[in-house]
Amino acid sequence: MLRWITAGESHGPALVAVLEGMVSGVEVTTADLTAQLERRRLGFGRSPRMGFEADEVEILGGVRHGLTQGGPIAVRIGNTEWPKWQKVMSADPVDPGELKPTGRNEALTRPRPGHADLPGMQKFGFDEARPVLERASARETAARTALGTVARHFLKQVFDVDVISHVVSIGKARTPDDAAVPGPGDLAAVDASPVRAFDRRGTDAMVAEVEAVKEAGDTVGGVIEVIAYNLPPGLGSHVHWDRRLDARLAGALMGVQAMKGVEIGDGFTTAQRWGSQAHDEIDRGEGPKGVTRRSNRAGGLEGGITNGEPLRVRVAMKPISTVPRALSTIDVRTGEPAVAIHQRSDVCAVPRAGVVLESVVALVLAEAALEKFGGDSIDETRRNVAGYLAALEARWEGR
Ligand SMILES: Cc1cc2nc3c(=O)[nH]c(=O)nc-3n(C[C@H](O)[C@H](O)[C@H](O)COP(=O)(O)O)c2cc1C
Ligand SMILES: C=C(O[C@@H]1CC(C(=O)O)=C[C@@H](OP(=O)(O)O)[C@H]1O)C(=O)O
Repeated sequence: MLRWITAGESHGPALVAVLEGMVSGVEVTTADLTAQLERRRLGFGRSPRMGFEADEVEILGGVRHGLTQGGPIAVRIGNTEWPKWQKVMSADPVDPGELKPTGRNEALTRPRPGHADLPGMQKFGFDEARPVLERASARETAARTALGTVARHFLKQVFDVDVISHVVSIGKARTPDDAAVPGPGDLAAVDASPVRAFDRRGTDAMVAEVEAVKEAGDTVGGVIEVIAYNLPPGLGSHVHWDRRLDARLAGALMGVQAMKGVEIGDGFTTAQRWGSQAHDEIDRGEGPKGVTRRSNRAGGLEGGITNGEPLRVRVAMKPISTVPRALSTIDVRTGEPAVAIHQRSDVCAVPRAGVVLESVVALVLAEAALEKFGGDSIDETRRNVAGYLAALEARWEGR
């Protein structure tokens, strides 16, 4: 069983994250984690905070001399903004005289429509949104990105799996239908686009959209596609709803802040097609799989099980709810109409959210791979994979 958990607030001293159940012998370093966290900061439309805050990564346990040890892997990501927030976010009581009600200390009583502010205050019994937004904030995704890096390395080192993502659309600006899809080695090319779109025409349209939105004092969402290449057939299971890989991916992806829809393969488009145009016809082929497919509309999953085709998942992200042209709300102190809190925020976080989604997909796939193949060391997992693939191939002998 692979488990992951994160803790920490957006403006606290640090985020911490633990990954439990990873095999020994996976090569991973602090620099690898830092590289992924830097990718998460990419992207046109990000908040000013992305510019002045650095992610200070420290591996606290579970890795020695660049190799996982089989024990829980603990990571700390320091918030370099902490000194400015130390009093406001102190874990211990602070003299009220030191907390003048201005700026950072101001009581956030005008909840933002679309953020977690109001339901969080109601549920946890707070009079203001600070304690809610601190944990709801997508700052937390830095922690999942760090853990996802370990999962990504495991998948690469066992199966040569590449997990990549690209932005399909921002607002109504989208990648043209005839655009090429990035292949396993195209992540650097995607990252080079300011909006992480693989197609030049899509990039230009999306950059223009973000500029227009910013000019209007508004925010915008979009659609991101995550693709995993080189997965073996057989991850996940049809036998029970909570073993289905499609269900587990959808749950984990919807667990990322601001994600409002998940589509496996051609998803909603498939719902408009007739059956003869919806499925991926099978031919006899070479290798352990023994088959090829004429298309991949299913996105590499049938019956909640990987079928050996590239895994393809699309995720819809809503617009950022901290809208500069602040939205109408009420002040919960008085019940009177008010404009919602706004200090600073991302205009569009779609490009960098792709890096988070890749990490979440990597974690779910690593979990499913460990379930199927087990092992306590990476070598043991590899032996188990080799045995399974050999058995799969042997079934085709003489046919
Ligand atoms: C990478 C990323 C960056 C985000 N940046 C912001 C932001 O700057 N301002 C904001 O209000 N929401 C931002 N969000 C979205 C909020 O965290 C999210 O809307 C909020 O936690 C409520 O959760 P829900 O949208 O899933 O209902 C961001 C989300 C992601 C994934
Ligand atoms: C800090 C990060 O994202 C933050 C996510 C976020 C939100 O409400 O989700 C709001 C913004 O923070 P602040 O309100 O301090 O400007 C983003 O910058 C990060 O991704 O590292």
